[in-house]
Amino acid sequence: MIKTTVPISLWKSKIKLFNCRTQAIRLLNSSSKTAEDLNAEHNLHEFAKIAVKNIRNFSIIAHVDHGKSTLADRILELTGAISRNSGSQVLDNLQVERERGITVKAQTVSIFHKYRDDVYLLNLIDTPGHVDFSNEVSRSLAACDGVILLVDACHGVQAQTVANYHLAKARNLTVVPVLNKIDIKHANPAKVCKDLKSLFNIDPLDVLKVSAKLGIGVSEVLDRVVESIPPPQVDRNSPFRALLFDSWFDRYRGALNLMYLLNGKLQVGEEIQSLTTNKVYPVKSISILSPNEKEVNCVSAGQVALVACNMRNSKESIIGDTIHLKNQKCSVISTFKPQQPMVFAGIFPADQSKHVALRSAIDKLVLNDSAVTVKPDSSPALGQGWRLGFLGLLHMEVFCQRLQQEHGAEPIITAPSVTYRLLLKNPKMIKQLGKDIMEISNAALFPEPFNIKEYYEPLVKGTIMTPDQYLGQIISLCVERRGIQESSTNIDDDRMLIKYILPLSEIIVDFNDHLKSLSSGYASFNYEDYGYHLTNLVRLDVHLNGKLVDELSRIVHATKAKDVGKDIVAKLKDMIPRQMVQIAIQACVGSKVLARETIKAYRKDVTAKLYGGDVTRRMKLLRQQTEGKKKMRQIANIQVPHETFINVLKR
Ligand SMILES: Nc1nc2c(ncn2[C@@H]2O[C@H](COP(=O)(O)OP(=O)(O)OP(=O)(O)O)[C@@H](O)[C@H]2O)c(=O)[nH]1
Repeated sequence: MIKTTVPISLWKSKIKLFNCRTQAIRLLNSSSKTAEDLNAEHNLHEFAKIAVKNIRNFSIIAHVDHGKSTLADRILELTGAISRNSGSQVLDNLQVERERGITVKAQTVSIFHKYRDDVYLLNLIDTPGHVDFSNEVSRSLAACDGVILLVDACHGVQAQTVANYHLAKARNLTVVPVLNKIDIKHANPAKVCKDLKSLFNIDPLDVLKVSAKLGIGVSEVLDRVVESIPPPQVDRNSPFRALLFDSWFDRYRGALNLMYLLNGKLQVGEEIQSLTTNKVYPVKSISILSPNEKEVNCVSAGQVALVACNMRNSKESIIGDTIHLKNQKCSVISTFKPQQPMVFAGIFPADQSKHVALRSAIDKLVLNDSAVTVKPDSSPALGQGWRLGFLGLLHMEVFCQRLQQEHGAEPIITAPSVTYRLLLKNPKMIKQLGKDIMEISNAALFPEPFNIKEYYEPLVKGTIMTPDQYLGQIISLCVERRGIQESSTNIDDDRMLIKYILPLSEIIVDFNDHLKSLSSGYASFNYEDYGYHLTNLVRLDVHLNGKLVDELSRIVHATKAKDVGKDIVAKLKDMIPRQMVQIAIQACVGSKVLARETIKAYRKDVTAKLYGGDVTRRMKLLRQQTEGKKKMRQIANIQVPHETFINVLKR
């Protein structure tokens, strides 16, 4: 059975426990066993005794689609953790991952590999490639001593290859460089090796060449992992201390926590304590993932284990927390820095009666996706809901898709926005707020301009890698998005690496799509936070027959107000039905009108199709028309259907 966020039933786990114990009866005899035997028959009672020198903890990191999950599959097959016909992408087990063909969650698997008559425990973490999930990569690297840096031999080094390489180097991890897809005709390993040398100073002789699809060269990769990645630097003689680096929700067992043990050992029945919350929990079960859960009684420093201990939610199971034995205080494990959310969106139940169910669904999913932040929010049009922070638009889309697929929730999601900062000058407001900086992402709360001294918006440093021939169009795109070029470097004869400082609000929605389409998919983009910088913002309002509609306001850069205004009024013209009165739709900044559309008046004669005839039928149709009007919102003398707000707010 594959590790899954979908709860397993109790009877299944009992059968699994029985199977594990049966396997455990047989002792490991490494010299005569095949890889399959090693994984199937490894004595789980002896698991904690595996020597530290025989453990390797590593991740596979790469740009999107360079073949991480395919290589992980081949490694699992080669080591016998799965059979050869298990199907593809065993570790991409979420429905959203299979549908989109991308990894969104890092997955850990413990496997055994025989190398020179010795057996090694390899803890492998398959990570996502997309920039929106880089939190998963940095979280995973905290439990590793090395990485396989995988590069597609056709497309070469891409933006996320560079970003991930630097993440690994920043943690002092050993890098095993591997070129993938060498089976493809136009693969150019020599050129990619040259790029690796010029960008990262990697010796071409150290680069392994594989085809993950065909399984060529995979065993050499495992041998290299054992040879060059050091065993974990841990201490088994001191009291238990572990890093909690992943968790997910199981309906029967609550939060399941993936822990990397740095000190001592942990046994079922012991009591553990969170260094952050100080709460104490009994250890109910310990498993390893290979990739199915296999229960063990004890684990030791250097190993990765899944611990069930009656934690209930993300407030208890905190990613990055240090866990220790009850009442045995220890120091914090210096860990990864959680990433700050970049994109915010309102999430509201389609029907307020579903509020509690949606809250519980969000809680469970946040447990599995710690990068998402949640704050209560309310909107006059959509009622009570939450403002969620994501690392990017794809992250937001995947989260919403998972809410629907894994928890059956179908919320309304508002258009994504970023958080701006306003330096206030009104002493009354400053006193009320307790500080002179106001953070704002909801336009309805935007203060009048005379209260504001300065505006700040979040910027990012974007790295773009592109073949020379698309450079002109890419520069135009960046300029149109208010970008400022920082540098441009030749990587080789026909590829460039350019760096741009760009406003986050300009890239969150469709920048990557535009970049891909104008470069026929060859350019790649990665970005990192560049802090807040001075800007010029306005609140763009929408008026219907002169009356301000709060829910439709938004914060935009002063130079973009006119274009955005035109877009909103055109959308509203299509959405609001014609009525008895003429409707003027205006997009304004203060009292200045930037765009206007008019919907002409008419009375819809709902009785037109009745030629004379029965008066009661005529009355019935008119009554139905009146009922329909009640469902609309009255603004000035205009009836606006409720869905209009949702559709304009929605992406
Ligand atoms: N020809 C060929 N195709 C490969 C090879 N390895 C992977 N692929 C294909 O490349 C595509 C992407 O592979 P994945 O393993 O999903 O890539 P990934 O890096 O895990 O993708 P993300 O997790 O979304 O970043 C799939 O269609 C694979 O079949 C290879 O060695 N040769």
